[in-house]
Amino acid sequence: MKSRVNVIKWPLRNVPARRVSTSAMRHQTSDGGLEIGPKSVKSCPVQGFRARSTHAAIDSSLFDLTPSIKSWEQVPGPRPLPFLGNTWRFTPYIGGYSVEHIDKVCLSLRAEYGDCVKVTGLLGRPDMLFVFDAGEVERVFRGEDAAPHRPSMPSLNYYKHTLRKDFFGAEENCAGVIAVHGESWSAFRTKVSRVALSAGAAAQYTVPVAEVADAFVQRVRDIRDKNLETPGDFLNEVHKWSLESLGLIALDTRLNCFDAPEDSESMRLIHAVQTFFLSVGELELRAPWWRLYPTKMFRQYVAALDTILSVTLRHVEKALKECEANNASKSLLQDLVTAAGPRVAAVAALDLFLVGIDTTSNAVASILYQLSQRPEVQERLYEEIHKVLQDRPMKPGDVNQMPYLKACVKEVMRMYPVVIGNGRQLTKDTVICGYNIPKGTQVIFQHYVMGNSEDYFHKASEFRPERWMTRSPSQKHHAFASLPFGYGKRMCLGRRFAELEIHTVICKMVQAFKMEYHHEPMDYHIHPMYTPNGPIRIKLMDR
Ligand code: HEM
Repeated sequence: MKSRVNVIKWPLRNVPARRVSTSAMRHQTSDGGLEIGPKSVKSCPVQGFRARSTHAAIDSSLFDLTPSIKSWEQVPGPRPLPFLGNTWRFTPYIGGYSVEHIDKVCLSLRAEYGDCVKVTGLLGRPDMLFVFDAGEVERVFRGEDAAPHRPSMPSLNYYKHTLRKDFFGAEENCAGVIAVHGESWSAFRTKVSRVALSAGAAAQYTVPVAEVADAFVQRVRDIRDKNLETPGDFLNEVHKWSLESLGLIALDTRLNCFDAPEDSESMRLIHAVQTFFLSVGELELRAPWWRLYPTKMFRQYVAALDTILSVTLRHVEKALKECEANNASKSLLQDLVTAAGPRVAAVAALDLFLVGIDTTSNAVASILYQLSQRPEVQERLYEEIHKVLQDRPMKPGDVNQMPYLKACVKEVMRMYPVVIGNGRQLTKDTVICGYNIPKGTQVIFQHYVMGNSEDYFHKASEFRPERWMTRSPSQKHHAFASLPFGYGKRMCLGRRFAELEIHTVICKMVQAFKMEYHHEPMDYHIHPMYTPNGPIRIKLMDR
């Protein structure tokens, strides 16, 4: 099995025009369904409509509610200019919108236009629809078809399907899940989900993940400055922790990120992952010049992906040999090799690497930053952790005895979700918020805005972990207003691993230190995760 790393072609690509289609829409009630009888709920061929009827033969033309379905043209939103569309709004100084502050753009879009806002005329991108209504999010998610399409990473799409198609396309349905859609995504996801989402897949890593968290605690203890504060590049240290943890899970190996020799394979991988993250944000969020010619950044990006892929392949070969020698698998990677074959295992490991590192590290950095400003929350956490662990090492199931720890993590993810919205590219015309939204539109379910809205969370601007622990139905919030890991068939494949890593490292940090923050409050920005903007300088006092 060899990766082909040197054949790079640079076709000039045209930006495809989005097809705008409409279809006749007929019946709807205020909640998006048609109720013409008691009890049984039948799905209607047009997504977003339900016929509640025991009389299937009722002539629906009797209920012609056409006026209640508004057209795409009627969806409110900022007006595009001739030729410039809405792209000009992202021009620095004059435009008013900024990619780094899409969070604020979304807040103001909702304030100005309501729960459903379209932004059209974006150079190189399909039209977008922002949805801020949790009921609609639920309805659309629940009605998703078998292979939902998530608009993601066009540059990775190009890497997998054009530059390295010899590798990713060599076997049917073996391109992975990231930047892959339709039947190919569905077949691959089914093979990997069976293993990655099985009960116990994450739990088997409790002990080694805790060892990595211990190493991280020791590392931050060692690199504190004379004021006991974390250094300016603390986030980079958190990235290393995340990479070390994921190396364990996805590659079945300790990479020794905290002290790998400069000429080691681990260090090559660390540099490649860093290059990937530095470039992916720029390539995805800025004007896509790489589509026209191979910019320096794009070439570095491709080289980084090639390195990650070749290292991944080496580890898969090792796992394959171990499986053959022992006749049994003892890790996620070996399970994947056994269940789905070495190529699927390699591509899956690559995908986990591409999306599983900076999501988790930015979430942890954000949680630590938030906790460092709340000593009373830390004390309650410390007591809960101490009650469960009594100074013994962690074992599977411990975190289930720590509801406050879980609630704190959920609360930070509600207020500051690292991925601020869940995207879908509609695979068919769909009614959303009473408008007919055409196939091909990119819909963003904006859970950052909903999570911070009084409409969905009482005292939304306050940090209240207890809200996640209540059993009282009257205090429960809408389940679709905060979905930091997405939802449904395409929801985060690594959620269980991410939660294990996050809970473990936060647990260890709270056990080890009292944390304080003595600098100016930081704003959050998109980089490309939603993360505090500035050096995270936390004072860590040994307990
Ligand atoms: C705090 C950490 C994380 C957050 C907030 C997060 C969030 C997300 C979100 C929002 C999605 C899209 C879901 C959707 O479209 O419905 C996603 C997809 C995905 N995530 Fe995560 N993620 C995290 C960590 C991880 C980790 C650690 C891994 C790997 C071990 C991982 C692997 C994946 C994969 C493979 C997908 C694509 C699934 C597919 O398209 O079928 N994620 N994640």
